[in-house]
Amino acid sequence: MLESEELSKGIQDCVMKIVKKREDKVVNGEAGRFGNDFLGLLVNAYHDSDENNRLSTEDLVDECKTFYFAGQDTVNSLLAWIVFLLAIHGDWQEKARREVIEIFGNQIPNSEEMSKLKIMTMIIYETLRLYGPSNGMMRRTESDVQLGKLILPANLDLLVIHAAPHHDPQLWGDDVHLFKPERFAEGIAKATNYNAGAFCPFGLGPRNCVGMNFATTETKIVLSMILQRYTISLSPTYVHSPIPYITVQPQHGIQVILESLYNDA
Ligand code: HEM
Repeated sequence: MLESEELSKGIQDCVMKIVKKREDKVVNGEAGRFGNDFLGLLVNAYHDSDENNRLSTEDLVDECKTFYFAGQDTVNSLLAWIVFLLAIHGDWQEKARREVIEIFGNQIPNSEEMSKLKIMTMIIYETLRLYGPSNGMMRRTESDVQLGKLILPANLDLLVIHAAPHHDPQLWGDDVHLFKPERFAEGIAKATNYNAGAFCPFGLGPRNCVGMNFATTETKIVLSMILQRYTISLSPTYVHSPIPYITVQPQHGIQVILESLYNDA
């Protein structure tokens, strides 16, 4: 067996073990249904009584792989770059912490008040612009199309790199490479001068990211909880080297120093 086949089988076994745990709960009478979270819905479809609607094992595993990858690596990467940027921009770290404490105090963030996090939203957008986790969008031309001066033939595979619009000084100004969350103070539309293509970290069109709201909410919760507890500064061992490795990753990791805001912790 090829190594790639072995790896693929390993991943399939790992996913099916998790699925089996869900199934066992129903078989053993510990739960009445497979659950109404995303995995539960997939397992339900896997057991659909109508054969035509039933999800195959391959599709079940593929869906789990997609959501694990799409949901895990992207948010990890975004959080890592935000922590890095706040570590070197202490003023924004302080502003974000003040906002979090004002809204949530020391309580666990709740969804009702999440929309009040204006400063944090600006920081998230600016990090997505500078170090958005996704490298680009894949597209295929269905027919011949003209793109600016280029004529693209039909059936051409394209990778539209996000860094092109996100780092374009014509769209963002000469300070395009600087971390300036204030660009987004009045929202995305104003920041981009109503040009939807200028900022598209979650893609564009009918197949854009389905996890966008989930990802931003998750990021806000985690970041709020870090800021409620620690100050962040950059370790002298850090070496800056972002590389596109499926997501945009820090090649040597991001080493930061966390100091508790409370003496007793
Ligand atoms: C910061 C976090 C994330 C970023 C930057 C991101 C970015 C993207 C991008 C650029 C696309 C392609 C869109 C297009 O081609 O127009 C995409 C698709 C997708 N994302 Fe995300 N994503 C993130 C988080 C998530 C999360 C948390 C989930 C799931 C829980 C998720 C699930 C998906 C799925 C399933 C697709 C494919 C949608 C389709 O083809 O219809 N993503 N994402």
